[in-house]
Amino acid sequence: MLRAHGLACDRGDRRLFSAVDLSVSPGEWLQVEGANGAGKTSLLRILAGLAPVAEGLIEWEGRPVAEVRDDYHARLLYLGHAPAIKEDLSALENLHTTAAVAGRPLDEATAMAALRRIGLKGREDLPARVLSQGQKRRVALARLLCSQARLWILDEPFVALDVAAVAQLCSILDDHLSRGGMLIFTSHQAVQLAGTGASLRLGTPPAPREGAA
Ligand SMILES: Nc1ncnc2c1ncn2[C@@H]1O[C@H](COP(=O)(O)OP(=O)(O)OP(=O)(O)O)[C@@H](O)[C@H]1O
Repeated sequence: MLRAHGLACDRGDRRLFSAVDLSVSPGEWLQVEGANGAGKTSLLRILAGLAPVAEGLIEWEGRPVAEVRDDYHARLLYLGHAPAIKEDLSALENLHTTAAVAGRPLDEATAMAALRRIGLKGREDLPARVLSQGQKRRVALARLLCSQARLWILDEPFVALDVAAVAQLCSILDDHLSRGGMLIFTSHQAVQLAGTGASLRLGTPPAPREGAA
């Protein structure tokens, strides 16, 4: 379980948000919402350990993240809003490179199956620079299918995806949740996911929301 209390974030000379509380348990999702500039990316980067927090405490499995940093990072997958893929490498090579950097071996069959499920069948060996924006997003999202991480933190995962890819991604997220995974994501669009969900709106007090069936 991930739990955060009293989070505050400063950017430049501004306090972006304060007193943010959240929690996500196995099988649950949290959608972070808010206007452009409200601090959604900043919050996700803080939760992923990529940006400093001004105030507050983040706990993983009941212990401060600072005390269990290695375990937390081993169980976390963060995807930023940019695809973060290498243009000169193929989709397949990108998956292998990301896995190697993370120190998690990836077999060929798993990588190929991930690219096919995400709709890149026949595009596996093309250099990423010739892929469309949506296809590049799919390469990044294929990492989800190669991951054993329990907590997924995804910044705008639906951006640039067509209708079919949105449905594929929802199915991947539902599978993750049904296996007891946890999900925190940002999106400007309404998303229907399985399991129990909540929304956290930055700029206004958090509003509980029933999970979609
Ligand atoms: N290093 C920085 N220095 C100064 N201001 C920053 C810095 N990083 C981010 N900001 C500002 O913090 C605010 C929040 O940015 P953030 O990317 O978290 O917003 P967001 O809610 O994700 O926005 P969007 O919906 O547009 O993606 C913005 O006004 C941004 O310009």
